Amino acid sequence: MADKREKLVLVGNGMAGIGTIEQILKLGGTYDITVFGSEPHPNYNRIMLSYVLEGSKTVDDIILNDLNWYKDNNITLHTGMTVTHVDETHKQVITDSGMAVPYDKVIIATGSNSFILPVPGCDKEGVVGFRDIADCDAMLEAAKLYKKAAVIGGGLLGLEAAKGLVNLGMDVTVVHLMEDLMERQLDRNASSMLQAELTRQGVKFAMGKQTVELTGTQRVNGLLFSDGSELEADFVVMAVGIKPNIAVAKDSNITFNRGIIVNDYLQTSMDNVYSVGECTEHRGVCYGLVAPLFEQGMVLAKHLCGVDTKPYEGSVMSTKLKISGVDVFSAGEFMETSEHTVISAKDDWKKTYKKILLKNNIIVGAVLFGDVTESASLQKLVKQGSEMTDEIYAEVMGTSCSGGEAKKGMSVEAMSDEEIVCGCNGVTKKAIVDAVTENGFTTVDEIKACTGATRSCGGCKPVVEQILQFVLGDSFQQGAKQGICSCTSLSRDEIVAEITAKGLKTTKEVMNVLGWKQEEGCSKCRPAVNYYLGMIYPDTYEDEKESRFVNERMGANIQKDGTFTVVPRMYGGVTTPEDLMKIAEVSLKYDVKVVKVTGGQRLDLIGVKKEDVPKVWEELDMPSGYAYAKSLRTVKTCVGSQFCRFGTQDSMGMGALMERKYERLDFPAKFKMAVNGCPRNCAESCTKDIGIVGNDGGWEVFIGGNGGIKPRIADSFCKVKTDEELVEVCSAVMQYYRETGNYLERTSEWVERMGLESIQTAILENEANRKELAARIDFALAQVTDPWKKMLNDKDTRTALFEDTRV
Ligand SMILES: Cc1cc2nc3c(=O)[nH]c(=O)nc-3n(C[C@H](O)[C@H](O)[C@H](O)COP(=O)(O)OP(=O)(O)OC[C@H]3O[C@@H](n4cnc5c(N)ncnc54)[C@H](O)[C@@H]3O)c2cc1C
Ligand SMILES: NC(=O)c1ccc[n+]([C@@H]2O[C@H](COP(=O)([O-])OP(=O)(O)OC[C@H]3O[C@@H](n4cnc5c(N)ncnc54)[C@H](O)[C@@H]3O)[C@@H](O)[C@H]2O)c1
Ligand code: SF4
Ligand code: FES
Repeated sequence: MADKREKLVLVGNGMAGIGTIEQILKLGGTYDITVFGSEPHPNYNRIMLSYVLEGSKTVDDIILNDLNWYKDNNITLHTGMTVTHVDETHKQVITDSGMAVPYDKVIIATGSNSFILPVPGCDKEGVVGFRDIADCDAMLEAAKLYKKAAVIGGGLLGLEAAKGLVNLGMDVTVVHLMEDLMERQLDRNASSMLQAELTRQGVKFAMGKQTVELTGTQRVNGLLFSDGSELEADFVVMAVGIKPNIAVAKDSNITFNRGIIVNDYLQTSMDNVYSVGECTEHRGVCYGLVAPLFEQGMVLAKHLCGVDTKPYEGSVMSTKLKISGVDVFSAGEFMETSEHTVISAKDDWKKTYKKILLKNNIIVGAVLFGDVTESASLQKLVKQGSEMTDEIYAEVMGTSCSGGEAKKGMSVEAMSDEEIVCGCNGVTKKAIVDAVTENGFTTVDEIKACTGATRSCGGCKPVVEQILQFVLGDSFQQGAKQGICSCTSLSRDEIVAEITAKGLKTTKEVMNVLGWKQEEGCSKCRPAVNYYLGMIYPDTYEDEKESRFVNERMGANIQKDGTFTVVPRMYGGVTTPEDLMKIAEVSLKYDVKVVKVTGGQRLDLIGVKKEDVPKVWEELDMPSGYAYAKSLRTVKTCVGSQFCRFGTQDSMGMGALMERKYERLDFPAKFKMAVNGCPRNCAESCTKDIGIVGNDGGWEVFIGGNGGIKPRIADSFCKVKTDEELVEVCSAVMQYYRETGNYLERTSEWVERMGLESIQTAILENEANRKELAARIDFALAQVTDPWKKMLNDKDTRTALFEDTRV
């Protein structure tokens, strides 16, 4: 029987288009849907590219609808295919490959392109925009090869790109045309506070500069400015705004201006052709943020499903910069004129700034810097066009003493069901209320897992909490503890306490007895519970390999081409000519692609074929360096008193001793150490979990350092006189971290959470406790064995993991 369903073709596989399709599916729309996307990926969260660049998310993490979603919903998806035009006469959508697909309705959601400044040299190698996964990959690759980056444009995108590149180790200068950063969202006060904070975080600025040329031969090597000055740069990111992508409209004879012109029901000038998203111009406005796009999508979905809907009347824009440690928020109007009444508070000591603009006593805009706790409330007030009252003033300016009574006009009760709470993910109040009432969810994490709200910038978290409070009443505790994942509402401390109190012995038992919502747990809780059990029962717990991350299961790091790395131990960074010869011979025999000296002073044999990994270990006959494990990685040492004329302590000897003593034991996260012979600190103790620095009278111990994505300089913990005292203090710190650290929490975060002083009190001021901790780690260390020795003698595991090429 012929399919009677109407044919709906979506041009553009981005957040606005797929957001609309999701709404249509929710409303029970019965279209036969075909989607075209120029990019080779399924729909992903473009917003989160800033986090991919920063390193805190992977491309897989940001996929919103995987290929199964399209299949499950009977949607035909054509990725890597660009639509050229809509043929109204034959009612067909035509692609660049010549495909013609019939339609009854079309949605054009082609988004924007990066605006590339048309200056000489803009097409040189090393010049990119920042818009999609391909751009992000180019930036990640460039950071490995080049050092000096220039980001042109000091708007939201430019600043997020700049911070991402700084995190990747580049020397980054933001080149901005105006005197104030983010001048489209912030006033001068907030801009200058923002610039000061970003400067502190390592970003450089060239303000008031107009780029007239990008210099270099084939590859860019610098920027020339209109005032004649220059800036050296071997990589340039253009972040000077976006251009709505109107190519399809242009070639189909659909009316456009800056964007594709639509009416209040998102209809274009061509019958049955609609447009949503950044490519659209509505009442003269083209939007560049996701919240308005979801609002448009909601109206269009209802219209296409024949559901009664209010027209789309435009959106109030609000923004939040997604850079950790920089809290900036802006909503609605932000520059005062003679028409505004201004409420403001600036605190130069706390480095906070708050400004609220009123027009005829209506709240029309707000800017926050440093403390954005009121951002969600202010966003709501601006959006609703609320009148300022004494109560609202007291609440948002922090002078309220009425215990929350004041929040009248700000209550979530007043929100309509269809109002979008999470602009980044298009989640309505109703979706959150349903998740609470239908699924029994009670925490923000559960709401996040179920609806996606709070998943991106996090700005909506306070409103989600208010909704939880509104629906759950007394049973919701503000700031209530969050479970370690959405499988449980138990915190790490509660799980550890229950394991001990109830004598639970396996992950399965923990999950059964403690009432996990998902019987098998998830990839977040399984490795965590496996670690806690091993920490509590070091002598009897049978490690559950299947609960570990893949690299730990394999005992080797898998690389992007499917090969592995082999990293033998070099205790304290010291090796011998004999070991080097062995490494050379094995590397040649097994065709190792690269032998790399690592930052941890050892050799990384990169590119070993999977089936060769056990043979390489067998022939090296060296202990594994645990480069893949949540365990002690390396102890970096300087030359020290054995050879260095400044050395006061034997750093190489102490480093080797430490590495031999603590190797192979599980920690909550990877653990790095350094030992220096004198305060010149050549082995960089300040960025290690434990850094040790020799001095004339003994040693100084530093803890909580980190040189990775979130760098932190280690805190001075104590000074000791003898080697024995040093070992005892290090043992106690490590065991205390093992016993109190959250799984995957580095010591840099642990020290911040626990407080340096409380760790000092527990270890330095309580000798009995220190000695007990040291004894407990010694007991745990006595149980560890060499996993590779075991693996090589276990033929079945070896074959299953490495030698069965079908795996
Ligand atoms: C790094 C970054 C961070 C951001 N952060 C935030 C943020 O924190 N908050 C916020 O609100 N917004 C943010 N944005 C903006 C936000 O991502 C966009 O507003 C949103 O993604 C636009 O959605 P869209 O679907 O309209 O367009 P797009 O996401 O651009 O999707 C359009 C898709 O259509 C495809 N396409 C184009 N032409 C054709 C054609 N002819 N045929 C087939 N396919 C075609 C494109 O390849 C693209 O995949 C950010 C943007 C970037 C780049
Ligand atoms: N956190 C967020 O909400 C977020 C993050 C990233 C991107 N985005 C969105 O992505 C889009 C693109 O962001 P954007 O920052 O490129 O756009 P933008 O238009 O907001 O900012 C561009 C900036 O570049 C500056 N500029 C223009 N010409 C210049 C020149 N010749 N030299 C130096 N500076 C110049 C402008 O003064 C402006 O501040 C926007 O719609 C933005 O809202 C949002
Ligand atoms: S830290 Fe001191 S002892 Fe060690 S190599 Fe440097 S100068 Fe020499
Ligand atoms: S508004 Fe950004 S995550 Fe919800």
